[in-house]
Amino acid sequence: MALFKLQNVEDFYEIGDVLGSGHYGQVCAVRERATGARWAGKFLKLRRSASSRLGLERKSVEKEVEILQALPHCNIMALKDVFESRAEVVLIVELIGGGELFDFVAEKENLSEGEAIEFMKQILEAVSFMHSKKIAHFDLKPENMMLLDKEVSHPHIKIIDFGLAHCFIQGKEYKSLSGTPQYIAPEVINYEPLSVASDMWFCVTPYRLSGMSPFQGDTDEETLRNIVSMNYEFEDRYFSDTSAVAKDFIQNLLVKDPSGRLTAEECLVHPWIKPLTRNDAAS
Ligand SMILES: COc1cc(-c2ccc3ncc(-c4cccc([C@@H](O)NCCN(C)C)c4)n3n2)ccc1O
Repeated sequence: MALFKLQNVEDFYEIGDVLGSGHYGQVCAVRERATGARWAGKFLKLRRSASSRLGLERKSVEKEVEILQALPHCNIMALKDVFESRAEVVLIVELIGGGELFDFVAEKENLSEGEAIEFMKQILEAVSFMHSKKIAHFDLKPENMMLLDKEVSHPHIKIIDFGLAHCFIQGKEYKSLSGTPQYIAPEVINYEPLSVASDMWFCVTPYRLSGMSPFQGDTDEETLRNIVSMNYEFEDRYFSDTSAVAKDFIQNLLVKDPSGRLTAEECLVHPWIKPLTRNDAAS
């Protein structure tokens, strides 16, 4: 059983504004009393009893902490400290000030292929590292890609929210129905044994960076039906000026059989991401 610090988190960190909240709990800005350094604190309510449905089981928080500790990478949010009390666990993580990639892309008129490639390279580096550790994120989406600083010319991506992540053990099957409808892979919907390949379903760019799903239906049910039946279309208004090499990249990821998809490592050497010559590079 993982041991977290039993001291009061407020003896070490001054709790600031709430930055956001969701299924994952509440995230606040915090200031380290000893150094004045600014961090983010993710506050998770623990389940009070086995019969309660409120709060998280401690073992699921332990799993998230162990996974974050196994993933020191410049494009993955860093974990600094963990405190626990009877009712709560607090993860102290690096503060990410540039907001969500989803909002950054939405605010731009349109993302050039060159900009999409720069973001995808960072995402693929992080995903390739995760997968090399047999860890899958299982909730990759633009909302879980944050930017350290969105004002710079080449924003640095940090992947967050490892609440659904899983570390595979050789020979041990893992199934889950969790995820976000627009982004989950067919094998998740069909409750089939999963693998790190389910993460590669997300990397259908430049579409995904726009937050648009080629499977988008009028309801979640319709979206899920579209995914399992591989019924998708790339609307011209998003896809008409996308290069042939980008479409090839996408076609090699939108494969129903997980074993047929490119791996993150193979994506990093695909001509769209790593052009053979300067002339081949996207604009
Ligand atoms: C440790 O796990 C998480 C950390 C964070 C996190 C880490 C550092 C950090 N710095 C700033 C923020 C931040 C700022 C504004 C809003 C949010 C959050 O509510 N929305 C982020 C994405 N969302 C869809 C999960 C988070 N964060 N959020 C978010 C979700 C997590 O599950």
